[in-house]
Amino acid sequence: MAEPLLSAQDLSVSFPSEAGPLPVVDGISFAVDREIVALVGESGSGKSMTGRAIMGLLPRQAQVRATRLSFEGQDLLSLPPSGWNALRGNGIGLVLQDPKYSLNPAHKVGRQVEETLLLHTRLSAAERRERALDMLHTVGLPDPKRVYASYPAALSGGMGQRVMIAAMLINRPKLLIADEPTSALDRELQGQILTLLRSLTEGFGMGLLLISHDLQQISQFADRAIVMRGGRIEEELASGNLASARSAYTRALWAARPSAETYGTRLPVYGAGA
Ligand SMILES: Nc1ncnc2c1ncn2[C@@H]1O[C@H](COP(=O)(O)OP(=O)(O)OP(=O)(O)O)[C@@H](O)[C@H]1O
Repeated sequence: MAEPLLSAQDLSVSFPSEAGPLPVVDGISFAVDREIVALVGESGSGKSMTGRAIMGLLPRQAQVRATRLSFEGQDLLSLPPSGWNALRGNGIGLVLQDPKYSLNPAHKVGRQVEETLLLHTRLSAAERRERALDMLHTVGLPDPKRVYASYPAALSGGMGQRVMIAAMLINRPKLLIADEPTSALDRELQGQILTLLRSLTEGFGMGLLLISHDLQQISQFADRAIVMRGGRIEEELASGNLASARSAYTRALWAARPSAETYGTRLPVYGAGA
Protein backbone atom coordinates (compact mmCIF):
# COMPACT_ATOMS: atom_id res chain seq x y z
CA MET A 1 0.00 0.00 0.00
CA ALA A 2 1.23 3.50 -0.79
CA GLU A 3 2.62 5.41 2.15
CA PRO A 4 0.23 8.03 3.61
CA LEU A 5 1.05 11.69 3.09
CA LEU A 6 1.98 12.12 6.71
CA SER A 7 2.94 9.38 9.09
CA ALA A 8 3.74 9.76 12.79
CA GLN A 9 4.73 6.79 14.92
CA ASP A 10 5.33 7.02 18.62
CA LEU A 11 5.74 10.80 18.42
CA SER A 12 6.66 12.55 21.68
CA VAL A 13 7.38 16.16 22.51
CA SER A 14 8.76 17.08 25.91
CA PHE A 15 9.98 20.14 27.70
CA PRO A 16 12.73 20.22 30.30
CA SER A 17 11.51 20.64 33.87
CA GLU A 18 13.07 20.40 37.31
CA ALA A 19 11.70 16.87 37.56
CA GLY A 20 13.21 15.88 34.19
CA PRO A 21 11.70 15.95 30.68
CA LEU A 22 7.96 16.63 30.85
CA PRO A 23 6.07 15.05 27.94
CA VAL A 24 3.30 17.18 26.47
CA VAL A 25 2.84 14.81 23.53
CA ASP A 26 3.38 11.29 24.70
CA GLY A 27 3.96 8.57 22.14
CA ILE A 28 1.17 9.18 19.62
CA SER A 29 0.81 7.43 16.26
CA PHE A 30 -1.42 8.53 13.41
CA ALA A 31 -1.47 9.11 9.67
CA VAL A 32 -3.05 11.72 7.40
CA ASP A 33 -3.78 11.14 3.76
CA ARG A 34 -5.75 13.20 1.24
CA GLU A 35 -8.58 13.70 3.73
CA ILE A 36 -9.60 15.94 6.62
CA VAL A 37 -8.35 14.68 9.93
CA ALA A 38 -9.16 16.64 13.08
CA LEU A 39 -7.04 16.70 16.19
CA VAL A 40 -9.49 17.47 18.96
CA GLY A 41 -9.18 17.75 22.69
CA GLU A 42 -9.35 20.16 25.55
CA SER A 43 -6.88 22.98 26.13
CA GLY A 44 -3.37 21.71 26.86
CA SER A 45 -3.94 18.21 25.48
CA GLY A 46 -1.04 18.61 23.04
CA LYS A 47 -2.81 19.38 19.76
CA SER A 48 -0.77 22.45 18.82
CA MET A 49 2.53 20.87 19.84
CA THR A 50 1.71 17.93 17.55
CA GLY A 51 1.04 20.31 14.65
CA ARG A 52 4.18 22.27 15.38
CA ALA A 53 6.29 19.11 15.52
CA ILE A 54 5.11 18.27 12.01
CA MET A 55 6.07 21.76 10.81
CA GLY A 56 9.42 21.79 12.63
CA LEU A 57 8.20 24.86 14.52
CA LEU A 58 8.51 23.75 18.13
CA PRO A 59 9.93 26.10 20.73
CA ARG A 60 13.72 25.79 20.88
CA GLN A 61 13.80 23.98 24.23
CA ALA A 62 11.33 21.29 23.16
CA GLN A 63 12.64 17.79 22.51
CA VAL A 64 10.95 15.72 19.84
CA ARG A 65 11.29 11.96 19.43
CA ALA A 66 9.53 9.45 17.21
CA THR A 67 10.16 6.08 15.67
CA ARG A 68 8.89 7.64 12.47
CA LEU A 69 7.80 11.10 11.40
CA SER A 70 7.58 11.34 7.65
CA PHE A 71 5.98 13.43 4.94
CA GLU A 72 5.62 11.72 1.56
CA GLY A 73 8.12 9.14 2.75
CA GLN A 74 10.69 11.80 3.66
CA ASP A 75 12.06 11.54 7.20
CA LEU A 76 11.31 14.83 8.97
CA LEU A 77 13.37 14.09 12.05
CA SER A 78 16.64 14.23 10.16
CA LEU A 79 15.68 17.23 8.03
CA PRO A 80 18.31 20.04 8.07
CA PRO A 81 17.09 23.65 8.40
CA SER A 82 17.32 24.10 4.61
CA GLY A 83 15.04 21.08 4.17
CA TRP A 84 12.45 22.59 6.53
CA ASN A 85 12.54 25.87 4.64
CA ALA A 86 11.92 24.01 1.39
CA LEU A 87 9.06 22.08 2.93
CA ARG A 88 7.18 24.88 4.65
CA GLY A 89 4.72 26.63 2.42
CA ASN A 90 5.78 24.36 -0.41
CA GLY A 91 4.91 20.84 0.79
CA ILE A 92 3.12 21.70 4.03
CA GLY A 93 1.22 24.90 4.79
CA LEU A 94 0.16 26.23 8.17
CA VAL A 95 -2.84 28.41 8.93
CA LEU A 96 -3.00 29.80 12.45
CA GLN A 97 -5.82 31.13 14.58
CA ASP A 98 -5.73 34.83 13.99
CA PRO A 99 -4.63 36.54 10.77
CA LYS A 100 -3.86 39.63 12.87
CA TYR A 101 -0.76 37.85 14.12
CA SER A 102 0.09 35.92 10.96
CA LEU A 103 -0.05 38.72 8.42
CA ASN A 104 2.63 41.39 8.52
CA PRO A 105 0.84 44.75 8.96
CA ALA A 106 3.67 46.57 7.18
CA HIS A 107 3.35 44.72 3.88
CA LYS A 108 0.57 44.77 1.32
CA VAL A 109 -1.55 41.65 0.99
CA GLY A 110 -0.31 40.85 -2.52
CA ARG A 111 3.30 40.64 -1.47
CA GLN A 112 2.44 38.31 1.41
CA VAL A 113 0.29 36.02 -0.73
CA GLU A 114 3.08 35.79 -3.30
CA GLU A 115 5.88 35.19 -0.86
CA THR A 116 5.97 31.39 -1.24
CA LEU A 117 6.18 31.77 -5.01
CA LEU A 118 9.08 34.17 -4.62
CA LEU A 119 10.88 31.72 -2.34
CA HIS A 120 10.14 28.49 -4.16
CA THR A 121 9.58 29.22 -7.84
CA ARG A 122 11.19 31.13 -10.69
CA LEU A 123 7.98 32.80 -11.79
CA SER A 124 8.22 36.39 -13.01
CA ALA A 125 6.64 39.23 -11.02
CA ALA A 126 3.75 39.37 -13.51
CA GLU A 127 3.15 35.61 -13.23
CA ARG A 128 3.25 35.76 -9.44
CA ARG A 129 0.73 38.57 -9.45
CA GLU A 130 -1.55 36.67 -11.76
CA ARG A 131 -1.37 33.56 -9.58
CA ALA A 132 -2.00 35.65 -6.45
CA LEU A 133 -5.05 37.34 -7.94
CA ASP A 134 -6.34 33.98 -9.07
CA MET A 135 -5.86 32.52 -5.59
CA LEU A 136 -7.55 35.50 -3.90
CA HIS A 137 -10.49 34.87 -6.20
CA THR A 138 -10.43 31.11 -5.41
CA VAL A 139 -10.70 31.76 -1.68
CA GLY A 140 -13.82 33.78 -2.31
CA LEU A 141 -12.56 37.34 -1.94
CA PRO A 142 -14.55 39.82 -4.00
CA ASP A 143 -12.45 42.33 -5.90
CA PRO A 144 -9.08 40.51 -5.69
CA LYS A 145 -7.24 43.48 -7.22
CA ARG A 146 -8.32 45.76 -4.42
CA VAL A 147 -7.45 43.17 -1.74
CA TYR A 148 -4.08 42.56 -3.42
CA ALA A 149 -3.19 46.25 -3.09
CA SER A 150 -4.50 46.60 0.50
CA TYR A 151 -2.71 46.48 3.82
CA PRO A 152 -3.93 43.81 6.28
CA ALA A 153 -5.47 46.49 8.53
CA ALA A 154 -8.07 47.13 5.84
CA LEU A 155 -9.36 43.55 6.05
CA SER A 156 -12.05 42.11 8.28
CA GLY A 157 -11.20 38.97 10.30
CA GLY A 158 -12.90 36.68 7.82
CA MET A 159 -11.17 38.33 4.86
CA GLY A 160 -7.84 38.13 6.67
CA GLN A 161 -8.28 34.41 7.19
CA ARG A 162 -9.13 33.95 3.51
CA VAL A 163 -5.94 35.84 2.64
CA MET A 164 -3.92 33.56 4.94
CA ILE A 165 -5.43 30.51 3.28
CA ALA A 166 -4.60 31.97 -0.14
CA ALA A 167 -1.02 32.59 0.98
CA MET A 168 -0.68 29.05 2.26
CA LEU A 169 -2.24 27.36 -0.75
CA ILE A 170 -0.75 29.41 -3.57
CA ASN A 171 2.07 26.96 -4.16
CA ARG A 172 -0.25 23.97 -3.81
CA PRO A 173 1.09 22.24 -0.69
CA LYS A 174 0.02 18.62 -0.30
CA LEU A 175 -0.82 19.02 3.36
CA LEU A 176 -2.34 21.94 5.21
CA ILE A 177 -2.22 22.19 8.97
CA ALA A 178 -4.87 24.55 10.29
CA ASP A 179 -4.53 25.28 14.01
CA GLU A 180 -7.85 26.65 15.29
CA PRO A 181 -8.25 28.52 11.99
CA THR A 182 -11.65 29.93 12.84
CA SER A 183 -11.68 30.51 16.57
CA ALA A 184 -11.18 34.27 16.14
CA LEU A 185 -14.28 34.45 13.92
CA ASP A 186 -17.99 34.55 14.58
CA ARG A 187 -20.08 31.43 14.09
CA GLU A 188 -21.28 32.24 10.59
CA LEU A 189 -17.81 33.08 9.32
CA GLN A 190 -16.47 29.91 10.93
CA GLY A 191 -18.82 27.84 8.82
CA GLN A 192 -17.85 29.77 5.68
CA ILE A 193 -14.11 29.31 6.23
CA LEU A 194 -14.46 25.62 7.05
CA THR A 195 -16.62 25.08 3.98
CA LEU A 196 -13.94 26.83 1.95
CA LEU A 197 -11.19 24.68 3.49
CA ARG A 198 -13.18 21.57 2.79
CA SER A 199 -13.79 22.42 -0.86
CA LEU A 200 -10.13 23.44 -1.40
CA THR A 201 -8.91 20.25 0.26
CA GLU A 202 -11.06 18.20 -2.05
CA GLY A 203 -10.41 20.34 -5.12
CA PHE A 204 -6.64 20.36 -4.72
CA GLY A 205 -6.46 16.74 -3.54
CA MET A 206 -4.72 17.81 -0.32
CA GLY A 207 -4.66 16.48 3.19
CA LEU A 208 -5.89 18.75 5.97
CA LEU A 209 -4.98 18.36 9.62
CA LEU A 210 -7.51 20.53 11.42
CA ILE A 211 -6.70 21.32 15.04
CA SER A 212 -9.77 22.31 17.00
CA HIS A 213 -11.42 22.15 20.37
CA ASP A 214 -14.85 22.51 18.77
CA LEU A 215 -16.32 19.02 18.46
CA GLN A 216 -19.51 20.25 16.86
CA GLN A 217 -17.50 21.83 14.07
CA ILE A 218 -15.37 18.72 13.65
CA SER A 219 -18.38 16.43 13.46
CA GLN A 220 -19.57 18.47 10.47
CA PHE A 221 -16.36 19.16 8.60
CA ALA A 222 -13.78 16.45 9.24
CA ASP A 223 -13.62 12.90 7.92
CA ARG A 224 -11.88 11.46 10.96
CA ALA A 225 -11.23 12.72 14.46
CA ILE A 226 -8.27 11.94 16.68
CA VAL A 227 -9.18 12.73 20.27
CA MET A 228 -6.22 13.79 22.42
CA ARG A 229 -6.08 13.70 26.18
CA GLY A 230 -3.06 14.63 28.27
CA GLY A 231 -0.66 14.23 25.32
CA ARG A 232 -1.98 10.82 24.33
CA ILE A 233 -4.53 9.60 21.82
CA GLU A 234 -7.69 8.69 23.63
CA GLU A 235 -9.47 7.41 20.56
CA GLU A 236 -9.62 7.74 16.80
CA LEU A 237 -12.97 7.60 15.07
CA ALA A 238 -15.03 8.71 12.08
CA SER A 239 -16.03 12.24 12.99
CA GLY A 240 -19.67 11.45 12.34
CA ASN A 241 -19.46 9.03 15.27
CA LEU A 242 -18.36 11.60 17.87
CA ALA A 243 -21.81 11.68 19.42
CA SER A 244 -21.73 7.92 20.03
CA ALA A 245 -18.03 7.55 20.85
CA ARG A 246 -16.73 4.45 22.59
CA SER A 247 -14.66 6.45 25.08
CA ALA A 248 -16.51 8.03 28.02
CA TYR A 249 -14.00 10.88 27.82
CA THR A 250 -14.92 11.67 24.19
CA ARG A 251 -18.59 11.49 25.08
CA ALA A 252 -17.99 13.97 27.93
CA LEU A 253 -16.22 16.35 25.51
CA TRP A 254 -19.13 15.95 23.11
CA ALA A 255 -21.63 16.73 25.85
CA ALA A 256 -19.62 19.86 26.75
CA ARG A 257 -19.37 21.10 23.15
CA PRO A 258 -20.18 24.75 22.67
CA SER A 259 -23.84 25.50 22.11
CA ALA A 260 -25.26 28.74 20.76
CA GLU A 261 -25.28 30.01 24.38
CA THR A 262 -21.81 28.93 25.46
CA TYR A 263 -20.17 29.57 22.11
CA GLY A 264 -16.78 31.24 22.46
CA THR A 265 -15.97 29.78 25.86
CA ARG A 266 -13.29 27.13 26.30
CA LEU A 267 -13.97 23.48 27.01
CA PRO A 268 -13.79 22.56 30.68
CA VAL A 269 -10.54 20.85 31.64
CA TYR A 270 -10.92 17.31 32.95
CA GLY A 271 -7.82 16.06 34.80
CA ALA A 272 -5.91 13.35 32.92
CA GLY A 273 -7.04 10.85 35.55
CA ALA A 274 -10.73 11.87 35.50
N1 LIG B 1 7.37 26.47 25.83
C1 LIG B 1 6.75 25.59 26.63
N2 LIG B 1 7.34 25.11 27.75
C2 LIG B 1 6.74 24.21 28.53
N3 LIG B 1 5.50 23.71 28.31
C3 LIG B 1 4.86 24.15 27.22
C4 LIG B 1 5.43 25.10 26.31
N4 LIG B 1 4.54 25.32 25.33
C5 LIG B 1 3.45 24.56 25.60
N5 LIG B 1 3.64 23.85 26.73
C6 LIG B 1 2.69 22.94 27.33
O1 LIG B 1 2.40 21.90 26.41
C7 LIG B 1 1.09 21.41 26.68
C8 LIG B 1 0.38 21.18 25.38
O2 LIG B 1 0.16 22.44 24.76
P1 LIG B 1 -0.60 22.60 23.37
O3 LIG B 1 -0.47 24.04 22.99
O4 LIG B 1 -0.14 21.58 22.42
O5 LIG B 1 -2.10 22.28 23.80
P2 LIG B 1 -3.40 22.41 22.94
O6 LIG B 1 -4.08 21.09 23.04
O7 LIG B 1 -3.09 22.90 21.58
O8 LIG B 1 -4.25 23.46 23.74
P3 LIG B 1 -4.95 24.82 23.30
O9 LIG B 1 -6.26 24.43 22.70
O10 LIG B 1 -5.09 25.58 24.56
O11 LIG B 1 -4.02 25.50 22.32
C9 LIG B 1 0.41 22.41 27.59
O12 LIG B 1 0.31 21.85 28.87
C10 LIG B 1 1.35 23.58 27.59
O13 LIG B 1 1.36 24.22 28.85
